[in-house]
Amino acid sequence: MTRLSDIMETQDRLLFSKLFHKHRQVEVTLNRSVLAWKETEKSRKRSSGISNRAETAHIHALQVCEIVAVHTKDDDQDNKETRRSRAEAKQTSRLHPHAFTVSYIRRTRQHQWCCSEVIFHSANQALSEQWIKVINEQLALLTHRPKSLLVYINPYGGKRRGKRIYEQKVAPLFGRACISTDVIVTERANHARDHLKTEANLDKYDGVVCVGGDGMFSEILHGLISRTQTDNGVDPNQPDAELVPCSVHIGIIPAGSTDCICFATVGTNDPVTSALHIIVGDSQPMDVCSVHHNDSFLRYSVSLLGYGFYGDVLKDSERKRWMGPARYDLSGVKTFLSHNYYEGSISFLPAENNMGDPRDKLQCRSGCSVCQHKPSSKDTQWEMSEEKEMSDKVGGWRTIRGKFIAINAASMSCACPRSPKGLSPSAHLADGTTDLILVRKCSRLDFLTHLLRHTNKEDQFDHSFVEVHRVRRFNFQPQQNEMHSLEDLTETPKKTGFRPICSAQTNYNYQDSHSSWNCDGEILPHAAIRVSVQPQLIRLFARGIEEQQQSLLEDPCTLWALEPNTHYSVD
Ligand SMILES: Nc1ncnc2c1ncn2[C@@H]1O[C@H](COP(=O)(O)OP(=O)(O)OP(=O)(O)O)[C@@H](O)[C@H]1O
Ligand SMILES: CCCCCCCCCCCCC/C=C/[C@@H](O)[C@H](CO)NC(=O)CCCCC
Ligand SMILES: [Ca+2]
Repeated sequence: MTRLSDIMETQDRLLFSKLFHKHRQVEVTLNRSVLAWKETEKSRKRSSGISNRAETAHIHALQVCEIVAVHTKDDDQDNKETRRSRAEAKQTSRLHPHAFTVSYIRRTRQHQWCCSEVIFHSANQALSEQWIKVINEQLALLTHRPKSLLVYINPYGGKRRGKRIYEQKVAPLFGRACISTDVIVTERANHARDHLKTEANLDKYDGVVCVGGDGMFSEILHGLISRTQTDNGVDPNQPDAELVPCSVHIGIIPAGSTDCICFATVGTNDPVTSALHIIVGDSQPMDVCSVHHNDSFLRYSVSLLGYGFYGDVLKDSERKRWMGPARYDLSGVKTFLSHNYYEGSISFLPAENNMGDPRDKLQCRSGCSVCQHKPSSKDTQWEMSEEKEMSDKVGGWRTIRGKFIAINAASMSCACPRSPKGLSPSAHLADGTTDLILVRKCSRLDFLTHLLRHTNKEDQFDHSFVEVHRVRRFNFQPQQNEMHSLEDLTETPKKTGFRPICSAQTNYNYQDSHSSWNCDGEILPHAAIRVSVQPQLIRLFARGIEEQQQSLLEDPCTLWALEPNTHYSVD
């Protein structure tokens, strides 16, 4: 642990100078990890003389890894300052005309970041230039920061604001951080996926940025994974193939309808926050589920695989795309009122006991210890041997048959503005498991209570008709039509809602007895699927949701008041 008061004095300083900040003289120190400053004794005495009040010395400190950029001060900033305190600013600029600006990350509220600036003035041009040079040298040592990005913008996602969001909020920040970009505004669905699969020269880039929603992210995910497997000679059609992790990071600028992947990995859906996570080169590994039907690959999923309720909501909402994000509310109500249930059989391989439990209330947060746990060779051998047996009786596989309103596999919490704690609040981003939630047939009122608990503090799993398992793999088989007896057929319409009951009873067909899988917002063409979690297959420019730090919210820069003989610490 570093003592902050030492930072001003220790020998590991790279630079120390007396400069001017906000018309006061300050001592500024830079070491490898912190840029800190405090008002000089002389200046403090002068200002307390003017205000007739004793002032406390404050140390302001910025972590070097949270500095976005350093530049010579430009005229625009001069104007901002002039508006605030015209006379003082003029005087400072006249006496100390050589100024530089440090842009840095400031935490505002609820995981939101913004880019703030602190300006230092000097009378000495060479000194000001030296500060810029030395800070830039330190930033250059942060080699995980991206220098070149390939950006895909979906102009039609969410409220169709993707292009404007990128141009107005994100591009200026990338420019300030000297990141070069190639921007592609997509012209059709799957444009980004196909470009990544075959054309893009990925050697040129440190990352790919997706401006859009979960559907657009899914395109980028498929393009990158598919390209990586092709380049490494892996056949994705084999359900047991071990996929090769992608080396290129993905950044998400939220501009869709749900944006649950951004929300669950950053804690907020804010384009500026996401841009700053990209700039500092954050890295968050993420699990990916591969979904197969028999021996053919269907799709990848990182958030929700939902059969029954969420499949039906999505299917209905696709016809209402023109409505934008509101389509989910309308289809949600309609599907809820239909109150359908579906029969089927689900078998799954539970995760080992040391992988936590979906109800343990241990939420996945930045630096999560559960996600850092690598399966030991013993765990792996266990899993392999169980896998080969594939039996209901022997080994770890379990099978549950029944009538379900919803079957959901949440590989991450799936938190989003509609449900801030998500479908499975304790699911982990990168633990190699998915939380399988089975909601059995129940009354409308019970199901409504369950749904409402996604939006409040109550436990949505605390119902007799809900069970949840943390699993590494699962298979689903819908009830086969031909297996129904005549008696079953009169029961199987599964429509207890507003569709005419007689038509459901007399025209029993595949559509009525089967739902569809919602795979991260895309409909799968088959109901019978095999799902396998591929641990940490991709990396995002994110760090997981940070625990809130109250002290960081109080001042633009991290700030400590120095009491005599007291040491203050940075963790
Ligand atoms: N130029 C384009 N024209 C039409 N469709 C596109 C284009 N570019 C991408 N798409 C498709 O648009 C679909 C929806 O996009 P996106 O995910 O950005 O927004 P959304 O559906 O509103 O948000 P969310 O997925 O978060 O609910 C994606 O499946 C993507 O394949
Ligand atoms: C009557 C009050 C009921 C309130 C219930 C709120 C429950 C909300 C849970 C939300 C879970 C979202 C899971 C995310 C899924 C995404 O991969 C997918 C693509 O964006 N979105 C949807 O399928 C869109 C799914 C939208 C569902 C409404
Ligand atoms: Ca997971």
